[in-house]
Amino acid sequence: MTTSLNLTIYDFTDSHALATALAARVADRLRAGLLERGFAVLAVSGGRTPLQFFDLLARATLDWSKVQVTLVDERWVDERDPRSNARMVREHLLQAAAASARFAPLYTGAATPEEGQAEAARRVHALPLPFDAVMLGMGPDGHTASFFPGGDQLAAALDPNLPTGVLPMRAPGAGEPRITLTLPTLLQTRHLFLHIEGEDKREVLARARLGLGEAAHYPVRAVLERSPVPVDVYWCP
Ligand SMILES: O=C1O[C@H](COP(=O)(O)O)[C@@H](O)[C@H](O)[C@H]1O
Repeated sequence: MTTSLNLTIYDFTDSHALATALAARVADRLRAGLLERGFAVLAVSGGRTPLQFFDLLARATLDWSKVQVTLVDERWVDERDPRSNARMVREHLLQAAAASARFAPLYTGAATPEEGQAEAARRVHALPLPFDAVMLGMGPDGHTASFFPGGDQLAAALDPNLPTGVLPMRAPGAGEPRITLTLPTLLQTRHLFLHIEGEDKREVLARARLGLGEAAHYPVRAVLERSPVPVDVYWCP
């Protein structure tokens, strides 16, 4: 375990050990929320990394009918598309015990994220924040959620002075158009986790922490700098 200012890194030997520990930790956070408020709210990332974590968390014993789940970001594609983050959540997290959780997807079926933005924002604003836990991932380019380097709305998405909500995002490295919770929105959380796997991502994170060269502008660094709660990083090779 490595600790610095607002960041603790938990190292695991493999992805199964990581997913097991992370699922237990997040289930505990949800149980604590249920005990305290009678409900719990969880925001998760997409991509491929969380798959095993989702499969294990879905089996956790807790009152999932009182848990609301949303995504930190979404690729603007239909849920039948294999790249849909919502599809991954439905197929891997909203299963087993977690099948009774309520899900607020960000994709609305509108033609563009700009057209879907108001409805996606309405869904997010209907959640009883703060989140009990926000789960972030990170790409090898230092993006997290859909805060992409060179993103057309990156500055606005990271702006602490703008109202909370969601923003469309288009970027050279993003593939399809995106929609993302803004940074002030996802920082309304009691616990913040960053789940990364692979030596390359550890190196990216290390450079972002030090703020060396172009890594000073990696979007993930903005999260590390501004998070009001410690960031718990779960990593394995
Ligand atoms: O496109 C995305 O990528 C990131 C990282 O995905 P990973 O599979 O490399 O961990 C993910 O966190 C984000 O939610 C997703 O939209």
